[in-house]
Amino acid sequence: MTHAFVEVQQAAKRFPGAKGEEALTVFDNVSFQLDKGEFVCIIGHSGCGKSTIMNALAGLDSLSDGAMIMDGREINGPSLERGVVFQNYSLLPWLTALENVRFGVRARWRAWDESRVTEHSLAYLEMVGLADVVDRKPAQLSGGMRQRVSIARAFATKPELLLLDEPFGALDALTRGVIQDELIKIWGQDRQTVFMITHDVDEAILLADRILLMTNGPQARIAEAVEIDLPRPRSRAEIVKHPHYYRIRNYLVDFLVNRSGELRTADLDRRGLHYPRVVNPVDERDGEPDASATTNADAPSSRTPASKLATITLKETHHG
Ligand SMILES: Nc1ncnc2c1ncn2[C@@H]1O[C@H](COP(=O)(O)OP(=O)(O)OP(=O)(O)O)[C@@H](O)[C@H]1O
Repeated sequence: MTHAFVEVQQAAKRFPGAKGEEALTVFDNVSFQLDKGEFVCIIGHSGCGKSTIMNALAGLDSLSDGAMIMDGREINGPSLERGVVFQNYSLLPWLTALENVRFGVRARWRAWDESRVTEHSLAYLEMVGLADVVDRKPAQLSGGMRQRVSIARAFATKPELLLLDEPFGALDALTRGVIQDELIKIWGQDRQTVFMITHDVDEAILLADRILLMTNGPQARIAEAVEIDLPRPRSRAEIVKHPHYYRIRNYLVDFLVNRSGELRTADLDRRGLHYPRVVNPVDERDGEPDASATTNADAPSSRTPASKLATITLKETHHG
């Protein structure tokens, strides 16, 4: 059996309760996969545990149960193979934009001489439109520029997995749009595997191959994996004209508004894992899932194009 690039298996996170209070199970039985080169977004209401999942993938936090495996090895600490971009930029304030990127690149390729490190770093700063300000320190850059430096630094080190935690959350809509375009360009070139948290459904549709929908916490689960098969390359201006765009968008909004409080998903698969139900909103009728859709098509190495799912019987369970 072949395995996905990243496998999250029955992950759970519990925090001990404060004095006299019960422990908090943020999420449990969360299983999903990321294929190599895939761009996956995760959406869910505040507090359902998205950042906790991401921190565990980054190796910055541990799980209470379950496992996260990347390329056959269990994740149990930070690694240069996993790059993280947070909402708050996390640049080193005493270094210039170029030095911030160089810092990561030098750590990644220790054998490279200084000029190669600089050349490589500059290329990525150029890709995010910062060629003219590479000698400025973070305090001399706007919020949007700082976030671009963070993105350039993360992509420049070419990690196997990029983890983006609401990277555009603090930016105004215009800047956000410009950086989204830059992200598409840079990802189109390198095709790294990306896992991104966002609250913005339009952003998720623009960027993702799949969108994971998380139910509300506590005891949150990933209920559905929504396939976004809009053609690439995508642009913000063109994508909204695609006939499927609003089908997908309405489906996502409906989940967030009406369905995220319940778990409408599948039984455990034959290995006892709870994988999200694979959905292609374009195949759904009148907002209701196509009853012929699959339950566990997200299970290891068995993700099946929605068009081929018609023969697999859906066995749904409803959780309160
Ligand atoms: N160290 C901690 N101790 C106790 N509870 C915690 C701790 N860290 C996070 N939590 C709780 O875990 C839950 C999930 O937090 P998390 O930040 O992962 O959610 P999120 O989905 O990323 O939210 P948001 O969208 O608002 O960023 C929240 O209820 C939060 O209060």
